[in-house]
Amino acid sequence: MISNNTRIRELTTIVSTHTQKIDDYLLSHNKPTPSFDVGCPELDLPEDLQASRELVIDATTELKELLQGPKQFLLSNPPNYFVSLHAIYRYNIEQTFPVGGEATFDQVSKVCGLNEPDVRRVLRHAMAHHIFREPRKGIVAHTAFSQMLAENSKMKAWMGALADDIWPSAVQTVPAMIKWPNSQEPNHTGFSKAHDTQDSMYLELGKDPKRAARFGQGMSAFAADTGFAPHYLIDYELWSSLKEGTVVDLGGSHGGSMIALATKYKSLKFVVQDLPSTIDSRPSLPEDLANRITFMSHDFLTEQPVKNAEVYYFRRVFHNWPDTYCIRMLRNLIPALKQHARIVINDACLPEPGTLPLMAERRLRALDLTMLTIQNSREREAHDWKALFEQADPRFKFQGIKQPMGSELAFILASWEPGSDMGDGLSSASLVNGNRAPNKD
Ligand SMILES: C[S@@+](CC[C@H](N)C(=O)[O-])C[C@H]1O[C@@H](n2cnc3c(N)ncnc32)[C@H](O)[C@@H]1O
Repeated sequence: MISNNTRIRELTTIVSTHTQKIDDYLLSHNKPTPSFDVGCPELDLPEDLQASRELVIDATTELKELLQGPKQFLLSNPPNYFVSLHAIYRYNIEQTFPVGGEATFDQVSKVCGLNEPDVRRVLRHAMAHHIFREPRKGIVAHTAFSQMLAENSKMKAWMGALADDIWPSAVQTVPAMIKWPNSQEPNHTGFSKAHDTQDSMYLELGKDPKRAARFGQGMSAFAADTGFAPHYLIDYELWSSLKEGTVVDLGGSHGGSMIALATKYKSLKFVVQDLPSTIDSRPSLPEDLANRITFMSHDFLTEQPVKNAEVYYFRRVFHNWPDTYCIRMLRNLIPALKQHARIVINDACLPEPGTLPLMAERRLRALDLTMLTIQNSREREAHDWKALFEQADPRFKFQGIKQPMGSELAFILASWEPGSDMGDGLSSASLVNGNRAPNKD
């Protein structure tokens, strides 16, 4: 007999149970229910309901794909999803009429300079994904999604970096694999092929200050996102154990992480290092922070100039680089390191395959491929992180990995212990893993 408890029923139960929890919370707290309407805020849920939200998103995705079946699923992945977003970005279509207002396709065309038929087809494609809407035939209005592009400059910058810098590179990833088989060079990539350069992505971006600034601004859009929220960094216990001293943030972009730390840890000093083009395009700081945060152009593939800091911190940097370069970055620290100096790598730590909820697994696997596309680099598992320190120098003592609940990034810690053996952080220290998201059911 066929069981009544089929997977699709299980999934609908998950959807119904957890949607109800979210709905009850919103109703009882007088918060708006999610909608595509202009003005609808981002869903702001407490942590347990964030877990419910992930469960619903995972279950609805799996349900949809089960009901599609293999043929429809494989045929339903359009290769041109990004064309409409790219056109909206390039022609600033979201700025052609005010949020809350309306315009005809022709009016949009006249303001943005793209011909009317193309405006119409681009926007109708976007509308099918809730970006803009057509309240009456021929009339365009904003939705909450297009409003985000119109009003959030960081999101707009990220769309630009994705559309101009990363998307064409993704298309060239496999041709790059074929051209440079097994290469560990960051300039043998889909990016370098797509953009016809001999340089790696960050060097190439650095040649154009506006492009570098856009990438930096786009990166900072992630800072506010839940899995990258600054509180994970601020709450990392290492900081409160430091009474004074300096924290150096390598590849720190415009200093978002150090600004977050400096606001809470007032006895510490901070140095943000990055390539000149990024440092030069940083926004200015309020005086109280400017006294304690210094910006410095420094290439982390060369020797570290700031000596005797307490902590050398790398956030979302190592995943950009192949192993040989990561080892070089660690070795470049050595002349600056005092005894017990800490090295903190704040990056994803890949869990065992198939152990994460669906969307979290997809996000990480997509990020891993993006790293391949842009820098020939990769996301790493716990043993890969330990091996990097071992290969760099036996005087790095690996202290373990901490994965805060809900965070996309883990804290990978080592200290500098000249004269001591390699640590065994993987077995003895806390590898608190698997906490980033709820289980599948
Ligand atoms: C993925 S972003 C991460 C930025 C920042 N740490 C964060 O978490 O938002 C990588 C950063 O590394 C910087 N970078 C790339 N190559 C570098 C180099 N050779 N020396 C210093 N910084 C570099 C880039 O400019 C960029 O700001």
